[in-house]
Amino acid sequence: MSATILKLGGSVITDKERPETLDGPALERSAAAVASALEGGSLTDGLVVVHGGGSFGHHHASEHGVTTTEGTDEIEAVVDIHGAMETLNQFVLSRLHAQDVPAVPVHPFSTASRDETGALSLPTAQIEAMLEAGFVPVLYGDIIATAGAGVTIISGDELVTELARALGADRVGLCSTVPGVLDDDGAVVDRITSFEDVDAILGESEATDVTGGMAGKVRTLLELEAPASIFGLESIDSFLAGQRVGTSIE
Ligand SMILES: Nc1ncnc2c1ncn2[C@@H]1O[C@H](COP(=O)(O)OP(=O)(O)OP(=O)(O)O)[C@@H](O)[C@H]1O
Ligand SMILES: C=C(C)CCOP(=O)(O)O
Repeated sequence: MSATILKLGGSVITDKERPETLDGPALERSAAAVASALEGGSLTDGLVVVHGGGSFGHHHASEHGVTTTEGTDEIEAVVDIHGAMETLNQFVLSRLHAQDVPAVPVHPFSTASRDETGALSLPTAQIEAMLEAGFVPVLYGDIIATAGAGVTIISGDELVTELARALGADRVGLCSTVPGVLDDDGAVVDRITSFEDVDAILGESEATDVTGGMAGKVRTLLELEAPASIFGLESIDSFLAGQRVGTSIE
């Protein structure tokens, strides 16, 4: 199985400036692209969708001081962060269903965990079975139980990387609000092969973001064997059709 993995950035599908606000048109556009790629037959080995937190997850995580390394054992934090992400996941699923995409949820909080060193354990047998059955599994940035720290955040980007490794994914695409990684002149960088090449131009997200923004994204993707790309919503159809778009990270 060599599925394609698509991350819908939280910045794309939500209004990151306003707490718990969806960007409905952007989400519908994304769902339509997925539906037409499935119908067009360009994803014969299956598709896994992962979505980010946007103004649902990051806002609550930041309020409770929870990050990928700073944990909490307060139930209010768990309910606020996970609850908001489940709500966003429901929106994503319903927009995909409206386009006849056979999307099914996979809740990272119920399946994944970290050990004392922060190492991630993410079972994928159920995801492989879902793909075999023709479903489109939909995961999302979430909280996960972490030995000695209560719960910490797992970003959609970390899920993408782990899934790509475990499933032997063919291609990985991160759809964000920018057409790719931008250089100092605002031009899209075509290809990144080492973090040092782009360290100086990579910043954090402009909105509330507890998982490291663009720099975190590039660092995570560089660890991958599968070719990855970062692109904007205008290129989502081309990416799903197998074309090279935005910035390639190899
Ligand atoms: N050199 C750069 N090129 C492009 N974007 C950059 C750069 N430096 C910083 N950024 C910021 O990174 C943002 C993308 O990261 P962000 O984490 O917000 O994306 P996302 O994955 O869409 O959202 P989320 O993390 O909520 O899922 C851009 O909107 C931009 O503000
Ligand atoms: C903040 C939470 C809960 C999820 C973060 O996922 P990301 O938006 O992919 O970084």
